[in-house]
Amino acid sequence: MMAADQTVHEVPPSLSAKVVGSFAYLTIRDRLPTILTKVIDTIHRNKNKFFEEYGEEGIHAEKQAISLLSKLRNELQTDKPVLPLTDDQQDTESWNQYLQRQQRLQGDQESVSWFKSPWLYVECYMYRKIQEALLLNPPISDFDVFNEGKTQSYFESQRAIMALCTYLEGIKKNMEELSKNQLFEHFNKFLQASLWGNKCDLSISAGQENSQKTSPIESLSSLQPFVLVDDSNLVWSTLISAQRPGQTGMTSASRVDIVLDNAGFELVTDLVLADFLVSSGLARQIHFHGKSFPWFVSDVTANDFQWTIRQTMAANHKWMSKSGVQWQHFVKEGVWCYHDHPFWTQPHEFCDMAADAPDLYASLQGADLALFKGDLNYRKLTGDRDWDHTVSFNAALRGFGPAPLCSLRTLKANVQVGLQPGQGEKLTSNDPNWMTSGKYAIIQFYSQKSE
Ligand SMILES: O=P(O)(O)OC[C@@]1(O)O[C@H](CO)[C@@H](O)[C@@H]1O
Ligand SMILES: [Mn+2]
Repeated sequence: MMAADQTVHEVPPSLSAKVVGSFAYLTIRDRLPTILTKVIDTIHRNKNKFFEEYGEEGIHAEKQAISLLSKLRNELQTDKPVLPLTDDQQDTESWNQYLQRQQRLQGDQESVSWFKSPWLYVECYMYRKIQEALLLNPPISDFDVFNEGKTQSYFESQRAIMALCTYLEGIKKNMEELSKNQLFEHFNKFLQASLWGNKCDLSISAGQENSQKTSPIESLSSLQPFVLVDDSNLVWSTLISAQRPGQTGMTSASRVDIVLDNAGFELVTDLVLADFLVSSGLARQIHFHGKSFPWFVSDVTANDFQWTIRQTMAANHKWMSKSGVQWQHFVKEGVWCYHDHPFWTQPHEFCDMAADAPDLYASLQGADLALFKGDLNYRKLTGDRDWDHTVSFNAALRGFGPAPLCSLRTLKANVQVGLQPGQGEKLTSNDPNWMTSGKYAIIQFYSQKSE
């Protein structure tokens, strides 16, 4: 266990495209316009569908949405000022207040714009503007522009999903006979399968399919050397210590919250991990946190969550369908609960959550362990700031800690803390793109209780 870092660190600047040639710069210059163009193409390709379903109104909506998104793409590419939202939604005011906050931070001499403002803010803003373009054009407001990519990732990963459900079934069949050590071994495998499931993210690939082709369990040992921080033993001891003898003599297990990332294969790895945690008695309840609208190309919405369970139930594979039926049962019984608080689709750094979303912070405080999946969550946990690699995770969290938490993340952005002295430099000399290639990963834990 790393001693908590008590030094007060100067908070470094936010990553931004101001640094020409940086990953933020290349993302905003190249990848975001590509994603916007694919969104425009997707809407255009569904024009007939909109006509069949909504007649002339559907055609008008398609045209209007495309013109709003083309205008957005032009503003992005020519570094125009970021504009307030006008769609009068539950979160519109919060987004516009955040814009004013950013304007105050930058001062009047510089407008809030794509290449001058924090990468985290403008990237999140783009996805909320895509949502605005649809919300301003009913009847296509609930069209999921990313649905095709998310379902394709699921269908292209069938062999890996079959292998994972078969492995899960094999463990569950003998669960009673497993020793504590064997339980720990299997826990590690499911935790790492969920970790590496994060490689299948469609935003980094700007929508290019990148499904899981190989067996997720067999490849784990070959991936171990690429795990730069491995706190899985701390995650395990947090789960074990949360087990308290209940009134009925049964140990009352923990509540584990999983802040989800991508749909498709990654979501299946999260559901399999959650099934193992409940079936092994390590957890009594799992709370899943998804997004309230389509986000970062492949992130999970309520529709994706329900669709994935239904698809797995209906699979023509014994152990997949058995798993899907069990998952449906967990949801029906309230053992698994799904939430989608608006905060997860806002631009805030997580150190702002207690102030800006106190209800969400309070609900996370009910967890014995909170798992944060993926790269964007890690960027928000650390504020997407240009920290030195040896700054502790605790310091970068800047007081965020509703519960013992663990980031399960493949590196796809150039922010990484909690490394050993010299570890970052060695990685840079061996593999210059180590922070953004998705080849490396972390299992990084922090608990205020261990202070
Ligand atoms: O959160 P995820 O799905 O693991 O990754 C999100 C992501 O693809 O989007 C951003 C780049 O556009 C980066 O944070 C990261 O590469
Ligand atoms: Mn994602």
